[in-house]
Amino acid sequence: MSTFKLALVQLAVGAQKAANLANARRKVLEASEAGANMVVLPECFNSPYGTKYFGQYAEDLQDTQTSESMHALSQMAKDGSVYLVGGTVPERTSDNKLYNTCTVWGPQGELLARHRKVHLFDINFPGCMVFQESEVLSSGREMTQFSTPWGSVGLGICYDVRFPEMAMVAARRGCMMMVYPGAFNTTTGPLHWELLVRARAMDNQIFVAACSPARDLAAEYQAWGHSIVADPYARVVATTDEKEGVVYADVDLGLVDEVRRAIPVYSQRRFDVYPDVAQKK
Ligand SMILES: NC(=O)CCC(=O)C(=O)O
Repeated sequence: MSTFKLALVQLAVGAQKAANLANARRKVLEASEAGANMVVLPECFNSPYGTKYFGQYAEDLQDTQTSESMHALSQMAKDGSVYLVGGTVPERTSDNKLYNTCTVWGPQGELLARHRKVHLFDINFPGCMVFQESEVLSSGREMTQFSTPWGSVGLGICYDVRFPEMAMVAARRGCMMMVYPGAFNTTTGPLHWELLVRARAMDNQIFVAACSPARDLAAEYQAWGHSIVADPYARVVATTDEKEGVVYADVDLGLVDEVRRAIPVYSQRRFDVYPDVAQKK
């Protein structure tokens, strides 16, 4: 069994956490009703995106019962009977560090994986886009993948997509797809969002999915939207504009083998000429 229906929920996110969680639940259940087996939420799906919000909305994610967002995600996955890549939420740890963290849930509501954003979004386009996640966030130190009945899936968060090594190592550890909850902006989105998703798909001959929040014209940070799925040929198989909605794609992970047979770069690597970065732990 290699085929499943993927849904990317391009969520309209506002300032009220409870309203964001309720909206996410509605959309996850809508996707489940439409036949989705795996559903993805965007980066910062329960809060506005911005350094001043991370501390304000942060939760201790160690306990599913006491964390409002973890509890809600577990219930959505269970009630929809889907694999749920639960976007990201700001996490506060017992040593008072903040992380931008994605949790993944199985169809019985069980926690499958937790990924802390590894590469922090610090950019400087004077006059257009200046953002310093590292002012308040700590960076994750681990690669993350999880198993599904269809194959292994690797996780990254937004800016992580800019680092080819991460997707390459995940692919070489057996991941057939990378999923990135993200929130690019209206400066870098048109430049690089689709290009990066297709590049990671092409480099590694895997599926790549990136899920954004919808654009909120009243927000300080304007998300690019355009949630997208690329296949192992690097073709865009599903995408949208900037508005709220659900993007569906029928994913056949069998295509990974087909592409690797057609264009056999996997067996043509020259580790006698350059080192195999995937061997580094
Ligand atoms: N939330 C993010 O990591 C944004 C990344 C981004 O916009 C980029 O250009 O990279």
